[in-house]
Amino acid sequence: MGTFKIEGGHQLRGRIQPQGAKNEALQILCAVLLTAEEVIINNIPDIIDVNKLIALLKKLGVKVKKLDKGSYSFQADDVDLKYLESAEFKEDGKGLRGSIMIVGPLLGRFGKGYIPKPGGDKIGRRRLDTHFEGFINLGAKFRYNRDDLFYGVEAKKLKGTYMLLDEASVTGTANIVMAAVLAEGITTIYNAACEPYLQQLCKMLNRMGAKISGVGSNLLTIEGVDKLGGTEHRMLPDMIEIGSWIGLAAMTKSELTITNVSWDDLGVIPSVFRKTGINIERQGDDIHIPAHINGYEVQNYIDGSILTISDAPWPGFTPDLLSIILTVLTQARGSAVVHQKMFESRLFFVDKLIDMGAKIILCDPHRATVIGHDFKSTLKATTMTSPDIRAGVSLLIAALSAKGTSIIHNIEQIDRGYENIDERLRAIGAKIERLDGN
Ligand SMILES: CC(=O)N[C@H]1[C@@H](OP(=O)(O)OP(=O)(O)OC[C@H]2O[C@@H](n3ccc(=O)[nH]c3=O)[C@H](O)[C@@H]2O)O[C@H](CO)[C@@H](O)[C@@H]1O
Ligand SMILES: C=C(OP(=O)(O)O)C(=O)O
Repeated sequence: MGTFKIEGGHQLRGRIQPQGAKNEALQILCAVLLTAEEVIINNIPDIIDVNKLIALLKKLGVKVKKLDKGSYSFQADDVDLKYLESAEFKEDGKGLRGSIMIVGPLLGRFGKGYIPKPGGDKIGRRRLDTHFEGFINLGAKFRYNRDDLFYGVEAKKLKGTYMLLDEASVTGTANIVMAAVLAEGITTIYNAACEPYLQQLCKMLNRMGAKISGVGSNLLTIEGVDKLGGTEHRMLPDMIEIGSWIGLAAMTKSELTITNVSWDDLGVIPSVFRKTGINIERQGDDIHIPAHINGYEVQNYIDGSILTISDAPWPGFTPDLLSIILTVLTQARGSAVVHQKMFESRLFFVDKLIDMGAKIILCDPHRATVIGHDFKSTLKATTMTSPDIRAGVSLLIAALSAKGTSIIHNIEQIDRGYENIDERLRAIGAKIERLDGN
């Protein structure tokens, strides 16, 4: 288990460039399985989850060449489907959530796709029904082995159809889209997820020769084609990292510039952070956060009632930033309710913030009321363990704002989604150390 030692209470200053988007990368990497031609991908973050997926693709026979930092060439012209039946695959496939998205492209191109129950954050139930119902709609036969939690779909040729998803699942929509691009006829997906990750995937697939319309909406129409060709793709900056750095700037009263953020792809993220009182300035394609020397004040609704910040499928506010928002609110002037609607175990980390002195009432597993300190009382340093990726970064931000030295264990949870976080934070003045042996 890796550990960070953090000396908090220092102001940071400078410029920070967000990495390529983790959740986009996981979709885009799976899409290389859809063609025998070369696909070049740029701005790939160097993080545990992405590296695990690249290793899995290699074992599937995909030729992978590193061209430069963050740039790779992939060629899936000799895919080894036998690997899918190996004991090794049952282990590798479990290692991350994103591995689920190899199923759609394999099913579409080779007529079969298998996956062990994938990993990812333990943040409550994470069902896969939407994925498999989608494949079944396209004509696939489904089987599930309850003993070893192994899923499989097979079909000689998928057939396009109309489907209404039971929920706008992000990875589910990506999976179904990647299967449908090579199906016979037209597939219409209603209640599709439409996060920028998916928009990027659809744009890439169209460049490869797919015919997808409705990109960016919740109604996708896909006209199947016989085959796809090669392309080049660049990942957007990671919007969850951008939100994390906004929270970091506010909590440490630091002046930070987050560079090249692709503003137009951030949706409601800047305005939701503004509701907590944070001053976010647009400078070209950068976000500038001035030092909040006098703190920040939560906005109420027009009628004076208390602010609630909740998640929703895009274009709503992403659930992946609610832990950061909640942490930011612990030092705001005023109170707010955080309502995590999607995941039922993602707010339990507030116990650690409470240990640090934050005023939070966990009303139920989905809702927390936060009463901000307005920096009249700083958080106290402590020792903690990172339960999941976003809670981990939230605790890291809390530790950087707290007086004294904090220890965070299980930092693999952070490393799976944030590239070289300690070095990048040190570059803007943070006192953070990765303890020896990790
Ligand atoms: C690898 C990856 O891309 N992971 C992201 C992806 O996970 P993932 O694709 O696994 O998440 P889903 O979109 O399938 O759904 C996440 C959870 O939200 C619930 N749900 C979903 C849709 C809906 O309309 N209502 C609803 O309640 C689901 O039941 C599930 O429990 O999307 C999640 C939701 O943005 C993010 O937290 C994850 O970081
Ligand atoms: C929940 C997340 O990741 P994963 O789906 O990979 O567990 C996340 O990125 O916040």
